[in-house]
Amino acid sequence: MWIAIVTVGSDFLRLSAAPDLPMPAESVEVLLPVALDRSFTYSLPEDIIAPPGSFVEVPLGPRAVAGVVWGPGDPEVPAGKLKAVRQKLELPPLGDELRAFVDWVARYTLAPRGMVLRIAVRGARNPGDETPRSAVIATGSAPGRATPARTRVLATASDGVPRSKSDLARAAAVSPGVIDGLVADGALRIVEVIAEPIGSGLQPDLGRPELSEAQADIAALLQAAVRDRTGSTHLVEGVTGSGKTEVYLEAVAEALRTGRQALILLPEIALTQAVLDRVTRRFGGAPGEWHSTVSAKRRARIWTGTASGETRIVVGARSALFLPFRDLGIIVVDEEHDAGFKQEDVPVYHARDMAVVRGKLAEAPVVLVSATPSLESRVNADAGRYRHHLLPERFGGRTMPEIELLDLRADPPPPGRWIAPRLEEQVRDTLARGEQALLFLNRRGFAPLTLCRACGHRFACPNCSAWLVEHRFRRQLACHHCGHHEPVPPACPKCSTTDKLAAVGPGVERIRDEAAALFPEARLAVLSSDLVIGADSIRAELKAVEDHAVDLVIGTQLVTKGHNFPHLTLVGVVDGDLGLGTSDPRAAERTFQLLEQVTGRAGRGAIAGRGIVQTTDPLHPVMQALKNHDAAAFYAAEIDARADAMLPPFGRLASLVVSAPVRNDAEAYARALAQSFPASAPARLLGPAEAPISLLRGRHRFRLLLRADRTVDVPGLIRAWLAEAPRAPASIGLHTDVDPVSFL
Ligand SMILES: Nc1ncnc2c1ncn2[C@@H]1O[C@H](COP(=O)(O)OP(=O)(O)OP(=O)(O)O)[C@@H](O)[C@H]1O
Ligand SMILES: [Zn+2]
Repeated sequence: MWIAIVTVGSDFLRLSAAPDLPMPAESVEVLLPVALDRSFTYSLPEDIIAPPGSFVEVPLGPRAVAGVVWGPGDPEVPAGKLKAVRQKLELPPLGDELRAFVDWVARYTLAPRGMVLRIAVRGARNPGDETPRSAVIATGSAPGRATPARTRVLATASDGVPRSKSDLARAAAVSPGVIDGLVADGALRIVEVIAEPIGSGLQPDLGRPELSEAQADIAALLQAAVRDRTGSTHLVEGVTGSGKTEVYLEAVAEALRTGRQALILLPEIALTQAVLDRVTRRFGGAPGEWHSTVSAKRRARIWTGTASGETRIVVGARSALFLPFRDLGIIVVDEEHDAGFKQEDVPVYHARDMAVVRGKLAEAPVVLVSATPSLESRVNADAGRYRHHLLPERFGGRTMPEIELLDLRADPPPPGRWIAPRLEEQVRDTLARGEQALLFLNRRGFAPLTLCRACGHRFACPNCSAWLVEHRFRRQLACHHCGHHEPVPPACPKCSTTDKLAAVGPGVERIRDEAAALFPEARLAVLSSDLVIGADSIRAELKAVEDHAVDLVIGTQLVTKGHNFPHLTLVGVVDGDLGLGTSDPRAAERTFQLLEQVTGRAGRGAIAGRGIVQTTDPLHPVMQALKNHDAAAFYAAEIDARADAMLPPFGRLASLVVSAPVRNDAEAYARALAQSFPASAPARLLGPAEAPISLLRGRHRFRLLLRADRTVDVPGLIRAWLAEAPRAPASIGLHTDVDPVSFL
């Protein structure tokens, strides 16, 4: 049993008291976390010692802002014109490696350097003194009365880690009252603790599993890569449920053993809890959790903890890549194929690709992990640029789910319904056996289109070229692009007819209604990002599914990845063709990844699983690959097609979207840009053409697409071109995306 030891948190002043080397120059270049690419030269008062990386406060116009010393000042600026650094801030400096990374990302993504710096300093503030707080630990004595909720709490608390009451309630998915009851009963005890640095005190050998031979071989290679410090890149490709997580945690353990830090990147918040729990069990303590809903205070603690080296493991979303790790030993990119790693706002970057860059700069191996790797990573592995490690079978002798293609042309659902008779029957049988089933439809809301049967009027977004999606639960029509929403009107706004508005097509809410009618006895849960809001409720819902408190799950892509639902044996895909009919060059790849992942949730427990995919095109290569479990053939065909079309990763793309409130303005500037494209450039410029979403948030959009050979420095080429291009009028927006993931 653990005893709650009172320790002192990380201390800023101690960090900044490290001996500073004086700089020869008395002026410094300072980069500010604002939307500017350029840095500024300031003079440095004699009593301030601020080597590169130091945080300083400087005047900018009438304001005082915090920035980071980037290097020696520009000697060309006359000394008399310089403003002076006001003071040095007591924050750990940004290391050379992270500063080089910021510069690299800015150059590659064409983002202002200040905008990239902004991500890197998001948690840079003093977390303040830690005051003791109360926590609960298990006493070891059994409670007077045992309930499932109480048992869960005591199982969670059995690791001896002191947790606040609310943290423990959340981790065990019970209400806070259960915790109070256990305290009153003497099974839990309240103690005073001062928080240790987050993610510290982790033990590399605590919850070590016995690895299979295939797992052990890969783990050994990854561990050697951690020790070698060569910054190599690895692709771990293993079918769903093959035990990839256990393998990469072994490599993370090696980073801990060698005194270094580890970063595990995930594409979305819904996945973090499962990984956090596994890391906690494996290493006997919680890692740092980093994403947009983490409180500012916790972020400050993690930021300073990574800088001091005390925070040993961070599990986070893409921006965790910019944390100031003191000695990064490994980066894991889990579900590396996921589009969630791409940030679509400035800086427009792909965290997987940038992780490879940071790994090189930090001399840390980068481990990309997926059951369905991106084509890019596959090709890099085939070409020997990445080391390829395969886990072709599920762990523990479990079999892959058997996939059945349900031809909707031969066996259609009744009119106005979406679940075909055969799928209905299979769900019924599954539930009758006391097993769990999942119906998957990657579409939020009730119906994707509403129209008036009297006059044909269709409800569209006033700001975007998109239909409004009915959300019956919220009684709204909503735009999924800009967030515009309006109440569902009682009558058609065009012809005033009442009772003639019709919902066209299904969303998950509609499938829920259909399922409730078909299976009235089943306990249903809908998992969709607009119904389950916030990391805590997602956690609770996923836990309910895991614990079999739900019989039938109806979900969007929120449920597809990385979850272990031991009782789930049947996955029904309502519309397998959704996503195939687009002009996106990655449509087939994405659909395959999504369907392989979601059907891969079936049969991970003791009983074998099945997947049923409703489709109108069972001979489509994606459907055949799913059915035959033949990813290799599918990838090979896709790779050939991409090579022929010179699409990524064989050729390189960049997209430039010009937007303006007035359509003609956008089009005119897009044309002017195209005309200024240098004829001698080693690239082809396509367009301008109206973007597929031609109106977005009230702005008309035209797109230019640049295609070049793999060897061309695309960011450099664009920078040179734009420097000579006509200046954009104030109303014009230009969104540049190197290596675009979205083509909308
Ligand atoms: N060596 C091992 N010893 C015991 N259990 C293991 C071992 N390896 C994997 N498992 C168990 O097998 C299941 C699947 O493993 P894991 O979640 O690591 O697979 P994965 O390949 O990461 O899955 P996915 O890609 O589908 O998310 C888990 O319940 C895990 O705990
Ligand atoms: Zn809209």
